[in-house]
Amino acid sequence: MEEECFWSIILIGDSNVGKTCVVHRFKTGQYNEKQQNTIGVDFTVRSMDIDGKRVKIQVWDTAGQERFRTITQSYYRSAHGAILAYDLTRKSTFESIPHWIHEIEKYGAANLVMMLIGNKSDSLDKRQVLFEDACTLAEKHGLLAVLETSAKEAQNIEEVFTLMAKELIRTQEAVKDKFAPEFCTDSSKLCCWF
Ligand SMILES: Nc1nc2c(ncn2[C@@H]2O[C@H](COP(=O)(O)OP(=O)(O)OP(=O)(O)O)[C@@H](O)[C@H]2O)c(=O)[nH]1
Repeated sequence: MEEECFWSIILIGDSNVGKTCVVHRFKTGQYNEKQQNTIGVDFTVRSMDIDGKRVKIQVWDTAGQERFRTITQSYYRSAHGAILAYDLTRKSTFESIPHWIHEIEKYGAANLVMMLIGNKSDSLDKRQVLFEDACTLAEKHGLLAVLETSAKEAQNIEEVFTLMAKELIRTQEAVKDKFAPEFCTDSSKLCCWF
């Protein structure tokens, strides 16, 4: 296995869309119908093997509640990727996505990779957001991808993080090609040498 690389991914979106459950499923493989809302930001770390490379993913699970906005904004700058989450059974959470994109554009790094997830795909009978509408929005804003997920039924959770990690590796290699060999010689966060 090649050298370990470290990426920070921030998870944002309205309260109760299921961000914590998605992260918990990713970390433990379990579904925990949790009761409490996130306060500020929670950290989770997991290693993944991507195409023969060892990748360490740190996920920052942020509070969706408005009152924590200033705390969560302070984490945007050092994230390499952002997963924007809505609840596909609650349209208002999808309508908030342009606001979350704006936040990332305002406070995040310029080359940050963004993707969209519509969580709770186990409840399609209550669907309020069409997948096509999510794709249109994602294309308009130049997001990497849209995936419908279910933390409850473990649908597409692994795929979300794998896709994000692959894109981060790809963009890093593009940067490396541009600036190698001097550019990637220290242990700065943006940089990891395979
Ligand atoms: N049906 C269904 N319910 C889910 C799923 N994921 C989460 N939930 C439920 O949605 C509710 C909110 O989940 P959380 O993970 O706490 O939501 P959050 O986005 O982290 O909320 P904040 O911490 O306030 O930002 C809980 O009652 C979960 O059980 C899912 O995939 N399917």
